[in-house]
Amino acid sequence: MTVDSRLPNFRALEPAQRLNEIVDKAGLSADERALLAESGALPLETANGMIENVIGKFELPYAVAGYFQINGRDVLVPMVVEEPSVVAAASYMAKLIRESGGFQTSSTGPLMRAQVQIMGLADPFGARHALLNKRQEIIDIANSRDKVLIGLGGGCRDIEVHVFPETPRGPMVVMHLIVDVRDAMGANTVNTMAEAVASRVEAITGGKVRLRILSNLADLRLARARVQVSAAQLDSKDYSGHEVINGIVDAYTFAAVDPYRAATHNKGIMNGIDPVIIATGNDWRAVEAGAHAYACRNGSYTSLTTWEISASGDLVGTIEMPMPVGLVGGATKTHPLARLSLKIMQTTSAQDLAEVAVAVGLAQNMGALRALATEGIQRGHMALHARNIAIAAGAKGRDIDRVVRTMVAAKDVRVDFAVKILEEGK
Ligand SMILES: CC(C)(COP(=O)([O-])OP(=O)([O-])OC[C@H]1O[C@@H](n2cnc3c(N)ncnc32)[C@H](O)[C@@H]1OP(=O)([O-])[O-])[C@@H](O)C(=O)NCCC(=O)NCCSC(=O)C[C@@](C)(O)CC(=O)[O-]
Ligand SMILES: NC(=O)C1=CN([C@@H]2O[C@H](COP(=O)(O)OP(=O)(O)OC[C@H]3O[C@@H](n4cnc5c(N)ncnc54)[C@H](OP(=O)(O)O)[C@@H]3O)[C@@H](O)[C@H]2O)C=CC1
Repeated sequence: MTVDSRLPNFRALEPAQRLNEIVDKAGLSADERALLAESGALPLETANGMIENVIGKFELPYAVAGYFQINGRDVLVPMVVEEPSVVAAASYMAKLIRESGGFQTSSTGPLMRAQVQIMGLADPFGARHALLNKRQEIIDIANSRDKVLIGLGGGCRDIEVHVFPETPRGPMVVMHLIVDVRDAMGANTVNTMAEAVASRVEAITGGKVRLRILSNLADLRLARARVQVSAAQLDSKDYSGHEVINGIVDAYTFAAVDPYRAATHNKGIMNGIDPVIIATGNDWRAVEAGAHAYACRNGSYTSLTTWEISASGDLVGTIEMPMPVGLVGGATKTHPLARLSLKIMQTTSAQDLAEVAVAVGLAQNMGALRALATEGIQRGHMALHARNIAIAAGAKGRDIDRVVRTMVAAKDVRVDFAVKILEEGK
């Protein structure tokens, strides 16, 4: 089914009307509509089976970002997030980007690393060679533990052996299992394999195996997105497209050279990515850990995106980062809304989901840099945040809009001011 991801006037609708539009566009059933319409999509019994000591459920807003076109395919993007202006900015940039050809994405295969730590070795380099000599045997032991994955075309592909000759605890050898986890995030899968090979690794090396756990620096499982936007597309009444492009590239350069700025820049990227990860029931801590570790892979923490000016004067943006996400495993099949999110996105593989996630991250970064390099973040962000502030100050019903209008007009979005406006209106 082909989807039209454009959502003109969507913001002016009531939530139920927006839902009807998504139901029509994504071809959802009446039952699926009901899951999104009512609270209680996650039954308490299911929640109780997911984590420990459950006493209830915690809800977050579920939104859909529009206008995304990825490799020529329109994609409606579910986003679960508490922060205002994130969904608006992603949609806005996707709208501009689609006029310039949309997002081009690609990804590596779904390869994860598991680490096996070996201590108590006098000859770490000799141990490395001993392990590499037994490479196929180790791979076979790992693969004997997951017939389902092997049947799906995945499995342990290779080993690497890293030597740390001097540590405060003596020499340390770390063997990596490189595992194709197909459509799973793969943590449990690779952990099982790492534990399975441990005793053989001890026998081969004569050392003592300690940790057997995946690495969240999933640098063999990368997703990438690229956009090219013309200056004409970025023209506005206050700023020329040329100025906007130069402002974005200066903003990127700041993040590229200064870790203090890079942390905020990358937070802006994760503003787009985390909501997609959460909406699909994936492990956002794993994605966050991988993102920030990858951002300092060359020794200094830096930007996950690049922004340049092409020979023809267009803005060219790219992102490349680890994206360990799955369509099976973890909570992806347990949480009913996670499955529904995949249906709305029409995502059929973990790689496809990974590519959508980084495309949203790139759009989000562009939205923040565009605002920061021109009018500043406060106008767009605070205007949308004003609703939160009005509600926090105690406004209800029609008072919310009145308080928001007054705060935005006064360019003063603060709880104490909101309280004052409320009291004056009584
Ligand atoms: C907020 C905007 C988009 C307003 O921008 P605007 O120029 O007022 O937008 P517009 O009214 O011209 O609308 C353009 C499009 O934006 C979308 N849009 C616009 N408003 C809405 C809305 N209410 N609800 C839903 N969608 C909205 C919508 O797609 C719309 O097109 P339409 O569909 O209407 O034809 C802009 O100011 C912006 O992009 N700002 C950046 C916001 C941002 O980055 N927020 C993240 C939070 S701040 C942060 O945490 C990260 C940061 C900034 O520190 C990262 C960093 O430092 O790098
Ligand atoms: N550091 C970290 O990030 C850690 C994260 N975690 C958690 O691990 C969970 C994710 O682990 P994960 O291994 O993905 O989950 P699961 O173990 O739940 O699921 C993976 C398993 O699903 C089966 N499977 C069925 N269909 C497929 C398919 N198409 N592709 C791949 N596998 C398939 C496979 O075999 P089979 O049926 O035989 O199981 C596979 O081993 C998350 O909840 C995460 O939070 C856990 C530990 C550490």
